[in-house]
Amino acid sequence: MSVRLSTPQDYSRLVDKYDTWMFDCDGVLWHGDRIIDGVVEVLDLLRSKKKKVLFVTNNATKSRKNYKGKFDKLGVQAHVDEIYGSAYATAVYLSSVIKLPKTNKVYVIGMAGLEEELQGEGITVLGGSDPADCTLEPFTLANFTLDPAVAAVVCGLDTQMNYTKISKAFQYLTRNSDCHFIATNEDSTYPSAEGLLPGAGSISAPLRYALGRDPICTGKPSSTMLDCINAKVHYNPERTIMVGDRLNTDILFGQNGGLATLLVLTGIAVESDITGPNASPIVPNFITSSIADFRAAIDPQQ
Ligand SMILES: O=C(O)[C@H](O)[C@H](O)COP(=O)(O)O
Ligand SMILES: [Mg+2]
Repeated sequence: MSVRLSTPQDYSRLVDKYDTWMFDCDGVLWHGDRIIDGVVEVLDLLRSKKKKVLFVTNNATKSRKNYKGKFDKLGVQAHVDEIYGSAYATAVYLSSVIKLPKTNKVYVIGMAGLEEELQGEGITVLGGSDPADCTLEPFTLANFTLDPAVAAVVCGLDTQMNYTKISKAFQYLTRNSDCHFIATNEDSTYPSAEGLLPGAGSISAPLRYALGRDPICTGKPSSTMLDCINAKVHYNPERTIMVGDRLNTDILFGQNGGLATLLVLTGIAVESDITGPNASPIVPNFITSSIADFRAAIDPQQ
């Protein structure tokens, strides 16, 4: 049963109870490039109380460095080592988990931030933002030469998705049975500043359907993201809380990691997901409307 936070004591007690706060980004901190009201004050409150703050996003369109730029632009204090994205988790998975030989290459459906993280791990990338692949020209196999060095296809949110990319990815995954199929994340939708848009999960869906095969997912709720954090940050899971807006990624990720979970209703999840006949079986420990509600825990005397 979830606890719905409501009184100033509820919020101040939660702040006191947890030392490490992991924040999802899209739908929790911001919608697109529009920050959610109250986020800066609440993050400042947590930092003033010496809390460890981490940012854990499934959005693979940006690298950690790109995100640092976004935080700076939005006036949110963040250090690049506090930022963990599914692009980074995917790069670490390829280099350190499956130990892809550096002579191999990866075909990418995704954007420059994902390419940057892969290249940061010494991985050679094809596709992605390459203008030759970002085209609406008809695709024919007669004009396609398969690169035998490609040993993985990675699929993330890609606003320049097209038939050429899906066809090349399909060729790599069908003509080489050992080719890894990896999705950075499977979020079905993305909460932009103006409303919902298809998310990364909707970008990989056509490929799954054509292949009749599901990818390995490296983003939340997969443990790969937490493995990346564990490799760099010391924290006590019993005094750590994951704050998210999506039940089947953020809250499930927290539960899988033995963390407390707080659902906010500023992004994807809506009331009917948590109450009523069609409520999700994924039940967060705590629920509140917005991160801004924690302003109630700011001591006016301070
Ligand atoms: O890929 C997507 O659909 C979006 O990036 C999605 O919003 C995930 O971002 P997060 O909520 O994990 O920051
Ligand atoms: Mg989110």
